[in-house]
Amino acid sequence: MEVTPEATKAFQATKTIGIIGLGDMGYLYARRFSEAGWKVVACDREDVFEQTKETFKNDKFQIMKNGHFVSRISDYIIYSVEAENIHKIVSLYGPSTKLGAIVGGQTSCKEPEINAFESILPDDVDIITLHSLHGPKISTTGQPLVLINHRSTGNNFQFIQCLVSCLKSKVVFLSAKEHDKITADTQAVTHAAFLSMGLAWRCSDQYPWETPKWIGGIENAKINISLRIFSNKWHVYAGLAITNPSAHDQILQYSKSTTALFVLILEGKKKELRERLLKAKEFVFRHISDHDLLLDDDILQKFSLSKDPPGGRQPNSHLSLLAIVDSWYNLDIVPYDHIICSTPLFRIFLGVTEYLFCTPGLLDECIDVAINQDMFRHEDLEFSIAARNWSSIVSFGNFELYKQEFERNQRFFEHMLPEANAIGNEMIKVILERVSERES
Ligand SMILES: NC(=O)C1=CN([C@@H]2O[C@H](COP(=O)(O)OP(=O)(O)OC[C@H]3O[C@@H](n4cnc5c(N)ncnc54)[C@H](OP(=O)(O)O)[C@@H]3O)[C@@H](O)[C@H]2O)C=CC1
Ligand SMILES: O=C(O)C(=O)Cc1ccc(O)cc1
Repeated sequence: MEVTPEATKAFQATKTIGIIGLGDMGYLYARRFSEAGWKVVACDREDVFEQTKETFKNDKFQIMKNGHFVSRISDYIIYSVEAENIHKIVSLYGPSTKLGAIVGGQTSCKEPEINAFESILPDDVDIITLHSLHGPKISTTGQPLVLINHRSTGNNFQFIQCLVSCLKSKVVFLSAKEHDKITADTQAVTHAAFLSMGLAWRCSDQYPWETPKWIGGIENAKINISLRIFSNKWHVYAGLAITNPSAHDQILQYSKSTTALFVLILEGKKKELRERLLKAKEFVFRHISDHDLLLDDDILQKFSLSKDPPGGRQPNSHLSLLAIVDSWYNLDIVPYDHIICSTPLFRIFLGVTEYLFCTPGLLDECIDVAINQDMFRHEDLEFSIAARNWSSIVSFGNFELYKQEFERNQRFFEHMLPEANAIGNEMIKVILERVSERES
């Protein structure tokens, strides 16, 4: 049951791939599979059928009117739709699934997706689902792709492995449960941190690239990633966090750690703060020496949105980075254990945090700034409130409030999003090159 060019060719001769939802990720898959020689049929919402045909008229896949037409002729059907609507959309088209076909989905949390498949589809339908752990604008090569062989028969799992081989991703085999736990530990809490930075900047009415406080490589990484998230669609982040119960606990802990550390800062309890952080550092970074740090401030210095020439690193209390290490410690998570199953943003967040904690003298400088200077108190207060705010929205499962808050922030940063994305892409490219160098 190997993945060979011969096996792939044999499957290509008989199998049709169906994609429901031609948004960013659905289109990525439809394009790549059809370019690799697979027969692909796809649809978006029926009410935009004519427009969809026009948009993709130069692509090699065929546009169908709706998910029924896709489902009835496809041997593998991928639902690439908003997580919030997965049950509704599977209910709609599931009964048209071809006898003996396989279904899967691209949603970022697998429990609700698999529940929908199991409760709606007949037993003759296999369930093999997947999740590309990166956004649509990143090269699929070498990025993790999770495959979940939930229930399958015959050579169906070999078929799906042959199909995805054209993406050249690093395939990681997990159960749905393992997937949801790991992505809560990695993605959900990473997003919570960058979303909180964005919200805190908006609430203190500042554009960080205009303020001399946020200068240097670490600050560039924070700003570029935060804006990158706000340039994406709200439902991607809302779905990922709200539909995953483990993510609620992680995001709540992040908020608790943020508040607890900020209170120690306000109370001037330097010794207590330092001891708490060193304990967490020992737990998270015990295997890291300062020789093999993933990132350093100098490398990230040039990726600035500021009009001024790049400047050296400025001291900062880095509450957002202190809090993530404190959270990992409290949740008993060693983030390096998840690296084979991590997204680019998570690796950057980990790289920047590792730099702060493992560069000699830097953590002490940061503690010193936090306790002895009040220049970041206002921002740190806003950051604590923002982290609590996202945590509450996620725990209440309130998609509408999430959307409102996210889009309000999106509007605040709107004028800078294209430039931030361009610079962010360059920055991510450099960082990912360093990651693969280190791995090899
Ligand atoms: N973007 C990312 O970085 C990643 C996203 N994911 C996940 O993948 C899934 C897709 O995400 P993404 O492509 O970014 O989101 P998009 O919003 O770009 O794509 C979803 C598409 O599905 C369409 N759709 C909605 N209802 C139907 C329907 N009944 N029939 C056919 N099409 C329908 C939507 O139309 P309309 O917009 O009109 O509702 C939209 O075009 C999500 O679950 C997301 O969480 C996973 C990995 C990365
Ligand atoms: O890298 C990230 O965390 C992203 O923001 C892109 C992303 C979003 C949702 C996913 O399910 C997977 C990747």
